[in-house]
Order: sequence, then structure tokens, then C-alpha cells
Amino acid sequence: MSNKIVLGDNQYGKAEVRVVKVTRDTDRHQIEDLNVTSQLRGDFEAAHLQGDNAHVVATDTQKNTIYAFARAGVGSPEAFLLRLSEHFTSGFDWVTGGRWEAESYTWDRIQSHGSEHDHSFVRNGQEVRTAVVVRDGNTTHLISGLKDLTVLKTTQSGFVGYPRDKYTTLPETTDRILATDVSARWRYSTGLDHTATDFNKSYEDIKALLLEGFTENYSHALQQTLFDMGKKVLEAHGEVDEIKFSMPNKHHFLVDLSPFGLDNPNEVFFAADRPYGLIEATVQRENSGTAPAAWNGIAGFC
Ligand SMILES: O=c1[nH]c(=O)c2[nH]c(=O)[nH]c2[nH]1
Repeated sequence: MSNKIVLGDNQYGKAEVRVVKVTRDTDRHQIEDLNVTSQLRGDFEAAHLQGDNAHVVATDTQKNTIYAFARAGVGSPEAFLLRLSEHFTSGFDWVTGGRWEAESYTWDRIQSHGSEHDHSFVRNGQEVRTAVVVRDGNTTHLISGLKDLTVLKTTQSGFVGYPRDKYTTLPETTDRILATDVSARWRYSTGLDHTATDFNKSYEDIKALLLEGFTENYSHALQQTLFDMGKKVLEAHGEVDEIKFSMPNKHHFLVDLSPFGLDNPNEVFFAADRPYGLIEATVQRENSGTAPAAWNGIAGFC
């Protein structure tokens, strides 16, 4: 064993740059609202070992670059992150890669007097859209996603046939509420040319497929529904190699109303917030690579 202490993996940058871009070339304004993180990887040894900052593109500069790039429009979180990754890796020799991440928040136009307002918006609380670009030399990985997409179905879900031991008390049911907050991340095939990709359309399409996948079949378990959802996305989108899910099983327990002389035919539930089942899985194409480097740093998925 050597006693020499050396620098291992490292990256740095500005985290959570909140940027709101208003496009106001007509009276009908548009709004793009993002939370962007930029992290550079490359040769930063001198900074860590000798205090020599000659290679350290300041995190403040990274933040300013995000704002400056937003001036020309965001377009989509994915396209914006790809532009940032290209800028930093082509602009500084020693920056060989990095990780750029965004959350984006949707604003809907306020309906006012029966029509959509030109410049007043209401935050759409449905879900948060996510994107990650990981670049290593000439390899660029792109992962899109969403989180906090809360869905529930009031029937067509059950849970039976599981093993019973001395600790098992859960009654079997063929009719229960199924509810979850969908977190999903899908990885585009590495090496695709994305110059013509309409990421906003792709996002809306994949979100719709996820929602359809949740509704379509009788659910024997959240695990099966998860797989149904992922399969639909991969079948319809050949450019997506794999999709990962993390979904809490938000239990709804039937309340015993018999002390009050009432029946309860699956109508009144106690919505428990914890503990919750936590169901996680990857749905992927058989024999396709899984690109672990792309997923590094994305917490909460398996
Ligand atoms: O859909 C479910 N999957 C499980 O793994 C599980 N376990 C449990 O207690 N209830 C459920 N429901």
C-alpha cells in the first residue's frame, strides 16, 4: 500500500441557478422557468494540490454563462444543457466533460374572461420536468425525466398471492386504490444527433404514455404497473434505451365504519403518508448497454 495521497474523482460548478426567461417579442409573452446546475470535470489537479486556480473556470462564471445563454432562449431543458456542455468543453482545453442538470417548472396561462391571458400565468403544480447531460470526452449521455407526477386509480388494482408467514397481516384484496408519485428518468441512446430533436414534443408524448400505462391494465401490483408504463415508452420511442422509475406505493386503507353502524363498500379511506412501499426498477431493451456513467449522481433510482 502506498502512503501517497492523491486526488480522486472531482467535479465542481454552480448548483441551482434559478433562471426565468420571458420571451416578449409579441404582446403574448412566453415564460421558461428552470433550476440549472453546471459541474465541470477535467484537469483540476493543480487547484486541489497546489492552490493554482489557472484552470478553475469560476462557479460565478458558470452561473453567468447560464444567464447569458438564456438571453437567446432556452427552447427545452435538454437543448439548453447540451449547449452549455458544448460551450464549456470546447471553450476550455482542460475541461473534458461535466454534468449539467435542470429542473423545469411549467406555467400555464391564466384563463381570464374565457380566454388565455397574454402575460399572466399560474404555476402548473402537476409535475417537475428534469434533464441531465453527462459528457465525457466525445461521449454525451442525455437523460430526461419527471418527478412528483401524482396519480391514483380508484379500482382495477389488487394485491393477492404473496407469501404469508407469521408476520403477515395484510389481507388480500382484488379491489383497492392504487396511488403513487411517479419519478421517471429515460435515457436517450448514446451517440444520437439531437440537433433536430423536438424535446418538448418528446416529453409531452412520453408523459402521456406514462399516464396511459398507469390506467390501461388491471394492476396486480405497482411493480406490474411500473413495467407496463416503461414498456409503453420503450415500444413507442426507439430513441430511448432505458427508463428508470422510483414510485412510492401511497397506501389508502379502508376505514372501519362498523362502530358507527355504517358499511364501507370501498368508499372511505385513510390516506397514509408513511410508511409507504417504495417500488423501483429499470425497464430496458434486452442486450442494450445500461451506461452506468450516465446515471452517476442521480439519486433515488436503482
Ligand atoms: O403493489 C404492491 N406491491 C407490493 O410489493 C406490496 N407490498 C404490500 O404490502 N402491498 C403491496 N402492493
